[in-house]
Amino acid sequence: MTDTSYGLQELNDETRFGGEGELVERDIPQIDMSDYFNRKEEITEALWNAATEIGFFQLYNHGIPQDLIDEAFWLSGEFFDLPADAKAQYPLKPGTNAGWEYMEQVRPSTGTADRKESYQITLPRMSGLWPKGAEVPQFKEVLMAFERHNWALAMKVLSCFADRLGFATDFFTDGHDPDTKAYQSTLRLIHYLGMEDAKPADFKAWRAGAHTDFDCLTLLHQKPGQGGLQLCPGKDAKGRAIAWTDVPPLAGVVTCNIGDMLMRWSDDKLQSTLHRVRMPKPDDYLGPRYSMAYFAQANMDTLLEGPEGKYEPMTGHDYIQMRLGANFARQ
Ligand SMILES: O=C(O)CCC(=O)C(=O)O
Ligand SMILES: [Fe+2]
Repeated sequence: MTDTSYGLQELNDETRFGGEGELVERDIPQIDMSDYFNRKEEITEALWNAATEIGFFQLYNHGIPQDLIDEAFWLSGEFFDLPADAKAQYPLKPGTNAGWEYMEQVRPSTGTADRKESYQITLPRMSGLWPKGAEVPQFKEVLMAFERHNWALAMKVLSCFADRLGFATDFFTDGHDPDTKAYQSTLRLIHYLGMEDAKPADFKAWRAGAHTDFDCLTLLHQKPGQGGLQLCPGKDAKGRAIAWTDVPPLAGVVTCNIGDMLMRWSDDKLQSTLHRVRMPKPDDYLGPRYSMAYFAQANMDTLLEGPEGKYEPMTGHDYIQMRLGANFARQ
């Protein structure tokens, strides 16, 4: 997968980051979101520093009820436990970010499929894709509520960036309006395959190969004890020595990172950061790994135009289609 016809620097970079690299410890800022409206200036300062430097941060007191997170994880497990032919009733339609796929995402960095399956929810595109109530009771209701909580938290974070970029406070909220058919933010449930019976060669693969996200902002829910996520900030990634840092799957935090869409939209002020999910080592927990990621991606008809006009304006639709084309095998 070294097709460079997409013409984007970020894609060309991805093809170079398949190796193991070095490990280094770095501080991943932890940011308190409590009392948001009164503390917004202080929160904005902390978010801005994190997003312009390492591009990753962990939010606590974030307002998404822990019970809802637990329930969403439980339903995700129930769904992935269904037999393959049941899940195959809800196939990912290429280019839509909606439905189920099994080992179809090929990363330009590795050229091989991630060892995972995923089920993606992009609300306007879910016709025929929700599992039947008898298969996973309450799935649709709970995950729709969870999706909306993630949207609300993402909009709080993006509003802080809007303030600093000189946009109106609701600028990004308007650009991610969830009540229109043009909404294309995605909740992705992910199941990385257990490695208990894997062959030695399988351990050489990646659970998720090195990549940057396409979106504006990713909110990632991890399970304590199910680590493996590693990041590599851009300023290191441009050089030869690539040093990676473990992102701990702490209880009670939502791990966030900036994606390429917001990097472009902010005239490169906010940093989209390379990350990956490594395989467990032989002494690590070898069981399956579950995570849930909400990708805030500007609506299809939103024009991405930076405050200083560094890049040609482009719609959210054109941007996402360009990036999806490079990542899914069946495209
Ligand atoms: O599962 C994780 O911890 C990270 C997933 C991820 O980076 C992605 O799906 O873009
Ligand atoms: Fe990612």
